[in-house]
Amino acid sequence: MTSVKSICCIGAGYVGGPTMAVIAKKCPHIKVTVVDMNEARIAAWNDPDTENIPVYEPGLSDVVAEARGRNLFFSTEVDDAIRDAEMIFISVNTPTKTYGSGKGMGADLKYIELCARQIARVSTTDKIIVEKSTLPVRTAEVLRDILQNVGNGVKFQILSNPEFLAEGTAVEDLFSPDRVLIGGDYTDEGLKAIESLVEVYANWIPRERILTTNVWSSELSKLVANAFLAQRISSINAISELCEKTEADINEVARAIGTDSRIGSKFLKASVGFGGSCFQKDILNLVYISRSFGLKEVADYWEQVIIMNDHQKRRFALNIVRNLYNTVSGKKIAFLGWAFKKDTNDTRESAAIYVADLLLNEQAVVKVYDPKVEPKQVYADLDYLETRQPAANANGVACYEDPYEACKDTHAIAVLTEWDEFKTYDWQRIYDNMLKPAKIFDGRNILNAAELKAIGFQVRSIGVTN
Ligand SMILES: NC(=O)c1ccc[n+]([C@@H]2O[C@H](COP(=O)([O-])OP(=O)(O)OC[C@H]3O[C@@H](n4cnc5c(N)ncnc54)[C@H](O)[C@@H]3O)[C@@H](O)[C@H]2O)c1
Ligand SMILES: O=c1ccn([C@@H]2O[C@H](COP(=O)(O)OP(=O)(O)O[C@H]3O[C@H](CO)[C@@H](O)[C@H](O)[C@H]3O)[C@@H](O)[C@H]2O)c(=O)[nH]1
Repeated sequence: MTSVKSICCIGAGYVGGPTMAVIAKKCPHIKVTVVDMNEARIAAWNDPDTENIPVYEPGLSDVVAEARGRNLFFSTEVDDAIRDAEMIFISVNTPTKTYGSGKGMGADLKYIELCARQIARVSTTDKIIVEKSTLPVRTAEVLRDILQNVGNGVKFQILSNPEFLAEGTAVEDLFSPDRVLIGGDYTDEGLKAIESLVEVYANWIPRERILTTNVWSSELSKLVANAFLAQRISSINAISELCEKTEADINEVARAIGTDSRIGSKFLKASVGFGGSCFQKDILNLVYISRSFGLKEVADYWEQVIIMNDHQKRRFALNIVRNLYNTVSGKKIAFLGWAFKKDTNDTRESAAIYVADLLLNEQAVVKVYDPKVEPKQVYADLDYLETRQPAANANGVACYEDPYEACKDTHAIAVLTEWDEFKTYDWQRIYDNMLKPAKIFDGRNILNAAELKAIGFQVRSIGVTN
């Protein structure tokens, strides 16, 4: 078997970009071409100043600077890149369907299908196709059906290689993953394809951390991993509400249970609710698949994780309204953070969007500061909900480059993202410039409540009785 020398990745997004940049860095002998139909995105990946690449991830611009132009290329010439590659990763978006059957639940596979048809149409040599996108279990069957029936007689092997990186730590996660998962057919050809991909990763990842399975286990494991992670957050958030009634402290409870090695301490941070492009979408997908097989109890069990998360976001927003004497009409509320977690500029499904939406319904004025999110993204996120006219969102929300300006003259501050810099602010200065009583709703439990109270703030944390 010959080693792979040229890789193409379709989709230059949050996964395709960083993943391929790291493969290119770690495998200088492999030519890696990342293609996308979005010209602006490709232009940004090719920006001479790597600080301007379209995905903000700590350490990523250095990786791109090292490999780009050497063996890493970004291009809109999708056909050429497909034709030249021996191995093609499909890393396009697989959002929740917004129309037709499965609306609001199932995965929309139209971008995946388009990729398969394009690959089948232009390929003139045998290729290994790697599912990098998160897909419903048995999608490889769909790909195979299209590739075998539309193609020019060339042979395709299909692998599933889901990505487990988390945003904000993408580079770290790609350099040193807990595991890499590769699923393929247990035929001679399938096993050869699996080994080709194992060989790519083995350039920097110990072989014992590269797991191989059948293709269906691999596809399903990705959905299950996200469901388990999100389930922990919904579980701790459910208990946070009980803590608020009982004088138990959720931080103490999390520490107490997390020291049990069978439970473990990670992903037990109570919050305003999880966001991000993956958890909700992938659980809905799992629920939809289970339901489509008639597994009602299984579907209902996992759906509860989403129901609890929606409740947590709403509960946080309503708590602000209640504490501001049941009316926030015309009141200014500062949002510290808009991204769905720290160290990323990604806002997809961020809790901030839903909290803002509810407060805008109550006619509050929302003043947003986020160190990495552009104002136009904030408005786009709210407009996407179609709750009100864009002009009303523009009227109700103001974005600031300076956190002190965002907090000035407000009735309350809500912490929506756990950016480290929020902990380092001059909180006395912020207090002095606010309306009194000055209130803080810490949706991430990152601020020192005792210090803030000593300054004079009224502080509401998640899962703590006030
Ligand atoms: N974001 C994450 O942290 C993360 C982590 C693990 C897995 N995933 C999964 O990876 C996949 C990609 O996620 P993402 O966050 O990178 O999405 P994204 O929206 O950031 O990027 C997808 C890109 O694919 C491009 N694209 C779509 N169809 C195309 C086509 N036919 N030809 C060329 N380009 C095309 C789009 O223009 C877009 O730039 C999804 O299935 C997601 O569930 C995401
Ligand atoms: O204890 C916790 C941990 C996380 N969160 C929130 O949960 C969301 C998701 O966080 P995280 O999982 O760290 O980021 P993602 O980038 O969404 O990564 C998840 O989704 C990816 C896409 O599928 C997977 O690849 C990753 O393994 C999986 O962690 C964010 O809003 C976090 O603030 C909490 O509220 N409490």
